[in-house]
Order: sequence, then C-alpha cells, then structure tokens
Amino acid sequence: MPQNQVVNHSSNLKSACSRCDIMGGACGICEVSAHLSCSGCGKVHYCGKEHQRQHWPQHRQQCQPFKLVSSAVAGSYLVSTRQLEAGQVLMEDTPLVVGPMAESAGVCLGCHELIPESDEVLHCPGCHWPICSLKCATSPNHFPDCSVLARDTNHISAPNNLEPTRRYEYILILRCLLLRDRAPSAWKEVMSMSHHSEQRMVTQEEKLDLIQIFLNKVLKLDYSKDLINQVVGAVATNALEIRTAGHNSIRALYPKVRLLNHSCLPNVHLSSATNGRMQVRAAVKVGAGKVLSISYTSTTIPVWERQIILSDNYYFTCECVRCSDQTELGIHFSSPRCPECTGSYLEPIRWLGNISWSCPTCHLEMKDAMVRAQVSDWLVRLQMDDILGGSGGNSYKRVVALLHQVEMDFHPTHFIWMKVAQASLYRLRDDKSLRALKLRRRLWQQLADLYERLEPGHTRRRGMALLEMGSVRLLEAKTEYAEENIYFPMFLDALRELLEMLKTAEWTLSLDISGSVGRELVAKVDKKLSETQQFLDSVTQQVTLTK
Ligand SMILES: C[S@@+](CC[C@H](N)C(=O)[O-])C[C@H]1O[C@@H](n2cnc3c(N)ncnc32)[C@H](O)[C@@H]1O
Repeated sequence: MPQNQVVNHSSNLKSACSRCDIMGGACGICEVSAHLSCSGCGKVHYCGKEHQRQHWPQHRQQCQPFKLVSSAVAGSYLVSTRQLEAGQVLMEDTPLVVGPMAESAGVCLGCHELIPESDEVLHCPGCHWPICSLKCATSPNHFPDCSVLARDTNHISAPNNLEPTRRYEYILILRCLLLRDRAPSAWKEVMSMSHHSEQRMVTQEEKLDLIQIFLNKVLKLDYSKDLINQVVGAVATNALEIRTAGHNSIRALYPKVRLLNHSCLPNVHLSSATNGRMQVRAAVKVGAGKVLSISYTSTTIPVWERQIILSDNYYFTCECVRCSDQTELGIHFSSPRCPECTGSYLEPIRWLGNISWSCPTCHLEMKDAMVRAQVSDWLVRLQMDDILGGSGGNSYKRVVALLHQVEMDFHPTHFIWMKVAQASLYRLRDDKSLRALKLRRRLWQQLADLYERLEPGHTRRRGMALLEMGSVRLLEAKTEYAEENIYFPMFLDALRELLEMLKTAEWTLSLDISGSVGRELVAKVDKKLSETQQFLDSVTQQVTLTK
C-alpha cells in the first residue's frame, strides 16, 4: 500500500462500539464503547456528535494537529489533521533512555561528555568504564548499568584508553534491556518500536552474535537471542542523535518523535535541549492530511548515499518527492554535467534496481560507477591539504579558479559545488580584503539558497547561514566605508536590508527549544544586530551632518 493510503489507527483501542460492533474506545463523555473518533487527533472517541460537541471546549486544549495512521509499506506514522503554520510547535518529547553514540572516543557514562585527554584515564570504581569524575560514577545516567557492567570482573569490555571505539554501542542496548525491570512502561514503548530484526539477522549476524556474547557471556545476563536482536534493531531504527551541554553527540530514544517517518525533503524540524527534551515544529506551512517527516540521513549527501543508508539501516527504499525527481527538484545535486552538450545534466535511470545516467538532450549514457568515481575524485582532491593553497595571499585566486573548475563539471547546486564552497569559505576566513569579502558573501548567499532547497523553511541551518552571511556583509560594509567606496543612499539601504536579514536569523534561531544549540546562537546574532545598528546610526548621522 503506498504511504499516503492510510487507515485510521487509534492508540486506545478497547472494545467494539456498542452500536455497530466496530472496534473503538470509550466515549469521552459517557464512556460507553464508541468507534467515532476526533478527526483532529484521533485519540478521543465519541458515541455520537452530541457528546463530541459537548467535549470540545475541554478537548480543544489537548487536541493535537496530527494523528497516528498506518500503512503496510510505511508502518505507523504521523499525519497532519489541519493546516500547520511554518514554525508552529507540534509537540515536545522526553527521552526514554539516553546513551553514547555507537562509535565514540572516550565518553563519560555519567555526564555523557567526552573525557579530556590526561596522563591517566580515570575509571569508575564500580565497573571500570572510563568516567570524567568520581561524581559521575553515581550519576542517575550511569547508576543502573554500573552494577551490571561490574560483572565483567576481568575488565574485558571496558575501554582502557580514550581512543574511538565501537564498544560504546553496547551501552544504549544494555540500558534499554535494563528498562524491562526498572521501568516497565518505558520498556513497553521500546518493545513497540519497529526493529526489522528478521532482516538484520541476515545482514548483521556477526555483529548480533558479538552483542549477545557481551551481554550473556561477559556480563552473565540471560536475555534470549530474539529479545536482544529486537532491542538492537529498535535502537538502530529509532535512536536520534542529540547534543550534550559540551556539544558531544549522543543518542536517545523518544516515544513520540520516533513515529515521524522519513523524507529527503522534510517538512518538520527537530531541536533538542541539552537535557534531552526534544521539540518538534513545522518547518514550512503544511496542509491537512500530509505525512509529517524528518530526514533520517543528512540532506546534504548524494542520492546514492541516502539510498544506501535508508536501505541498510531502515530497510526501505525512499520514494519521496526529491528521490523520485530525476533532477532532485531542479538542483541536480547528485548529477554531473553532460560531457557532450553544454548546459545539460545527466539524469538517473532506474531499471530493476540498477542505476545508469543519461543526458536528456543528447542521450549519452554513463555508468553509475563512473558518476560516483567522478565525485570521489573531487572529494579526494578536496581532502588534500593544499587544494585551495595556503592561507596566504594567493588563496583568493586559487579559490576563484577552483570554483570555475567545479562549475565546468557540475551544476552550481551540486553536492561537490557545495563542498567546494564550504572549503573556500574556510580557506578565505582570515582574508579581509574587499574582493574576498564580496566572494564570501556571494558564496554564503548561494549556500543559504541551496540549504533552503534541501531543507525548506524555518530551520537552524537557515538561521546559521543567515548569521554567517550577515556577519560577512557587515565586515564588507565597514571595509567599503573605510575605503570611501560607497554611494550613500544605496549603502544605507543595504545596511537596513542587513538588519532585516539578521532579525530573520534571530527569529529563526529563537524558534529552537530553550537550551539548544540554536538558542545558544541567538546571543551571537543579537551582538551582530546591535553592531549593525550602531554602524547604521553613525553613518546616518554623518550623512545628516554633511548635508
Ligand atoms: C523511526 S521508525 C518510524 C516509525 C515507523 N513507521 C513505525 O511504524 O514504527 C523508522 C521506520 O519506519 C519506516 N519508514 C519510515 N519512513 C518511511 C518511508 N518514507 N517509506 C517507507 N517506510 C518508512 C521504515 O520501516 C523505517 O525503518
């Protein structure tokens, strides 16, 4: 069944309706069995319209603008029940369980911050895993697993240095399993999550065996193989990456947010606070009846990488609007320029699971491997330290030459163009010459436009791009002013435009939840705003005096 052919799905199914025998729930007023449900959220049932009307003044406070539906292909997921405004907060959620990333450098199991390098690694006196202070040994995060990890009396599993290791993958899995006795309602949530364990048993058998050895042999626990595989699958399919106060990446499982399905063109934006609280908001205006979606992969990687991540980790083939459009909605993010005819870009042709690329104008065909190899070659070139020259005086010329070269091979909204633009901005970061500032502003403008195409609406990425662009524009304006290279009326207009841009950045970032990375940046935007206002005031005053 396609994702948009849905069946209503109520989370409080109880018994058959007393009038028609269809499964439903208890009426929100009289509690008799009823199958009519609120069309807004689908969560409350009614025996008839009269009781629904009677309940509305009370229910409108809780009625969510989305409901849970399900389809055979896409499982359970959330769909808007009325129009959502861009920036509208849809829900907040709290993690059921939190733990380190699957692979991590030495991370403290108490506070989840990276452990600073020192001569000697501090180990938890209870379980011997690295920690950053003795206080963290008894922190609520680590306390429940410490005595279980301590069963590894020979310290086989605990990392003995701070080098990156995949041993940290075990921690979140163990913490989930321990919920069975510690927190039965959280455990029930984990057990209801999709896990694809049958497929995983085929594709990841060796890894699953190692996890089982760790839990049942090293820690002497007694979980069945099926249960372990289900939990491993639930974590891999549903955990989201969030940031700690010290900006370390960790993972968390959320009971409600995990119901958001995927699209490579998401319409919903997530922001998490350092205490793990997650806010979900509409990034763009969303009509009624639309699937609410986030992107499970980065939106800034080529189509083949997105497809591999989605099929290997989430076991589905993405058929979102971006993946189904051969030009990726006009940006040619993954396709090269046709080597034969100028102005055309190759488009992917899918045939029985294979991809080849073809020019819509001259029909030249290129193998998928060649298209990917061209991208890999460029990535290798970019990784070479001297690709854009040193930070000395000739950086600018090399950046300009490189941007020209990349546009010979790719569309100026291609993935490789984006990488070159980002590397160029980094390379030119200390060049305060007017020409470099103008180029940096142009690149930020192009990047901000590209990000808007990849992740439309009020997102943190957009807010950050506007802040960067605004900061460069202010430097450029100050340099132009110092060089007396200005026409005042236009200059003042440009400064007012800059103020508006920074106000948009401030507004966008302040939509993020309090305690998040986005919110932290608001203070930085405010500083730029007052600097710009002061500069505008002083220039305006000078213009008035010289009249
Ligand atoms: C985090 S869960 C989302 C909730 C899930 N639909 C459920 O029923 O529990 C991720 C899983 O949902 C399914 N899914 C998510 N987005 C999808 C999409 N666009 N098309 C098909 N399946 C999708 C896949 O099975 C994926 O592994």
